[in-house]
Amino acid sequence: MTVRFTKGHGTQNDFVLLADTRGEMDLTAEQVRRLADRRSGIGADGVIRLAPTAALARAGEEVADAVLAEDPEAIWFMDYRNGDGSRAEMCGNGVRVFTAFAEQLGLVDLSGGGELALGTRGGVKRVRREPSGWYAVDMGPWSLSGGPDSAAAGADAMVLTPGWDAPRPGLSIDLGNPHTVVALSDVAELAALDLGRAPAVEPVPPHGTNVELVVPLGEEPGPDGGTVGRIRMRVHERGVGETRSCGTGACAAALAVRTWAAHGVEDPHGVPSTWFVEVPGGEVRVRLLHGGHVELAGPAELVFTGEVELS
Ligand SMILES: N[C@@H](CCC[C@H](N)C(=O)O)C(=O)O
Repeated sequence: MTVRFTKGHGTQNDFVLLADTRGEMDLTAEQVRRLADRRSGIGADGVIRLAPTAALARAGEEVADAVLAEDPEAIWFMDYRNGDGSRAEMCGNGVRVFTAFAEQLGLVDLSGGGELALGTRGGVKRVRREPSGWYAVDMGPWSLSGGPDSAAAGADAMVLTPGWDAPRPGLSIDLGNPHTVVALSDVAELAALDLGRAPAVEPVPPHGTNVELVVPLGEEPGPDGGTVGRIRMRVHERGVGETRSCGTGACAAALAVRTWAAHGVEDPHGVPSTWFVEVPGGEVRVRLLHGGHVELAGPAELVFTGEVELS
């Protein structure tokens, strides 16, 4: 079977996008691996199928029923797969690229300042387009996987990357998908890291984890007069390997650095709520919203389209 695809990326976290507007495509893990293969396929970190939420519900994806119960307007679903064929709950860069794809297909129009409610395995996400062209996504609520005590301790896991003599402390953050964030003290060490293999995390997370290595770069005046924070990050993604950006990872990085900064200071309100996260593929913005939600903003690019054999 030949299918049309679009190749897109968000800060160089790249995806093969498939428009399955009737919800008829039965995408197997093997097909995903072939599409994502950088030598024998199109090449991408992940594959995103755009399908009607109702079709996924009919196919027995329980989360699709939950999405429609949460918001009946979430008629389109982002069926995200990692390059190794596994399903993940969420992909922050993917949500932005999915939205640009849905706009290109004429399924949604955000030009008048509207919002898209889209279904994901991590629940309904709302997306708007900013005047700059960046997409801003309400990623919903986040939590410390180790519970509130891990904020005081600053860590709930130990992480060892190739080349380190000893494991270092990490903080686990849940954004629908799992993350473990480790702080490094200088950018030269971050640049030299070997992320060719997955860092080892103890205790071993039951469903695996994405690992973010971060260097807090300090604070600076923000565009609206306040203070914003800046972080540099590299990431090793579950089901993919090292990628040039990870949206949920950028949120986890900002939330971990903010948690560390707020602990033990007299006035935690002075700690920035907005963070710019530099990744190898560009820069994204993370903002704390009211109600315990977090917002991710950044670019989304659609690069080319074509046809591929999907046997
Ligand atoms: N790159 C994504 C995250 C994709 C899923 C991740 N690899 C996982 O398995 O949780 C992002 O931009 O958030």
